[in-house]
Amino acid sequence: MTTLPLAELHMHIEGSLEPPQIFEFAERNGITLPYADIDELRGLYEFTDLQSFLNLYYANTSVLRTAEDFADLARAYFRRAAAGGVTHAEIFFDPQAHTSRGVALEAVVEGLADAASSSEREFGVTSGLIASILRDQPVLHANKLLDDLLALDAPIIGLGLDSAEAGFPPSLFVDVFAKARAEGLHVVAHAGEEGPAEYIWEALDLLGVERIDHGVRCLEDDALVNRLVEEEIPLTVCPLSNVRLKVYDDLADHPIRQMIERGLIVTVNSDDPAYFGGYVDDNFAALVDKLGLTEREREILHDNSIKASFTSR
Ligand SMILES: Nc1ncnc2[nH]cnc12
Ligand SMILES: [Zn+2]
Repeated sequence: MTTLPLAELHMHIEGSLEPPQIFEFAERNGITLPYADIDELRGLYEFTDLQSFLNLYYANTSVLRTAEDFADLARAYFRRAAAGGVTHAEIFFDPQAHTSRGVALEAVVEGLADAASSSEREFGVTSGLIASILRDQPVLHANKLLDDLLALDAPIIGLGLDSAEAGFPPSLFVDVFAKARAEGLHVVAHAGEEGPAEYIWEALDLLGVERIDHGVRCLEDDALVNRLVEEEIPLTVCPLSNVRLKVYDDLADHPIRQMIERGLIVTVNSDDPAYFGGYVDDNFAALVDKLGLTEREREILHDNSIKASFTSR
């Protein structure tokens, strides 16, 4: 087993909210959940597609109210990630999922920034925060979110784009991404998860992204694969997520080996570990088990993760 440094570059902190924590946070915030117990909640973790997952993911964020909640959530993730071999994590958060419920942006940022600022000392994990725009919400909200984050001087390293993909192309968000780049932020976008390869082209050409989150559907377009290889654009792939959201029927069908062989800079990530069957180490273990991932391939994936991280650029 390798002990090489490992960066996790595609993880939504709200997706690390485990069922027991949902009950714990609900209790301390005086919230009555629509589930009798943890088992009933766990019974809902069967998804047919991205939207069916997002419905539960957003519903469960209702238990996150205070800066302390966000700090505790992020600390629990850093602790678990470190135990799984992660040495650096660039984590997404979805501000609009909270501000739309009346939670102050300041509370979200303060809590996450607090945990991130001590993650290295506490857990040996360096970290950065990436605020993600919900692409299925109005474009004006995205512009306001970036302005609010800048006004707060939020300690973020980048801007991302997530939520329901099909029907919400990157081209909608040209202006907000241009502003983020002008402000010196790194920029990334989910593209080619459920949406077509065309959205990956748009994310590159119109948003100027430095990494593509997921991107597995690039394999439908040879010219796009060549471009990603030539320009060394990393793809943050999430194998267990892809199976749980039915992008592939089975992990044995996942094209990650083919992606490595074609020269793509692929990394392995957990996406929403509390929902999809585990953390980044669980993703590696499943790849070994189901695809026979070799030690050499594992080394390549670890190396790629460090190369693709923003701290090494
Ligand atoms: N896999 C995913 N795709 C798009 N948006 C998300 N938000 C949380 N997880 C996501
Ligand atoms: Zn994601």
